[in-house]
Amino acid sequence: MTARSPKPVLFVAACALLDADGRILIAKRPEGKAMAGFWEFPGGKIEPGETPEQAVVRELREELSVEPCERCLHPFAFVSHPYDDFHIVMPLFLCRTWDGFPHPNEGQELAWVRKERLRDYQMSGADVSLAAELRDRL
Ligand SMILES: Nc1nc2c([nH]c(=O)n2[C@H]2C[C@H](O)[C@@H](COP(=O)(O)OP(=O)(O)OP(=O)(O)O)O2)c(=O)[nH]1
Ligand SMILES: [Mg+2]
Repeated sequence: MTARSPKPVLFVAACALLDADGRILIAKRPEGKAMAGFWEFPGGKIEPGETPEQAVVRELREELSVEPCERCLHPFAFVSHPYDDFHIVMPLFLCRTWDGFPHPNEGQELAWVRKERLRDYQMSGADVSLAAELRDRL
């Protein structure tokens, strides 16, 4: 029998919005939040009773005033990554269609980035492999 992980497991859902030129929207985590200064895919923690898709729709609305339709969210990859104090499990969805214009509602810096340039932006440990997957498979 294997020992249980002493760290909490955090379920997060994130989304890569893709524009017509194939650029990806990333956001810089603002001061005061965990992992401030790191670039990420917009999203957040999955609340009890929510599907990952519902969490993405809610988070994009809260963080960016963007409305993706749930069926426009395409599962792309997931990570299961150990941080020092928790373990994150995070699916990444792709979305090419949404209503609204992304607005940084939490003071976060936003950037539309070509997949080849993602490595120029410092991302958190869990996101590095997702950025590589986007580079290789998009
Ligand atoms: N949204 C998002 N979170 C990520 C990514 N990579 C990564 O390690 N994380 C971590 C950072 C946080 O510890 C956690 C998600 O938290 P969050 O701060 O976005 O959650 P939230 O939007 O629900 O924010 P809050 O209400 O708790 O402040 O997952 C990513 O690409 N996107
Ligand atoms: Mg968030």
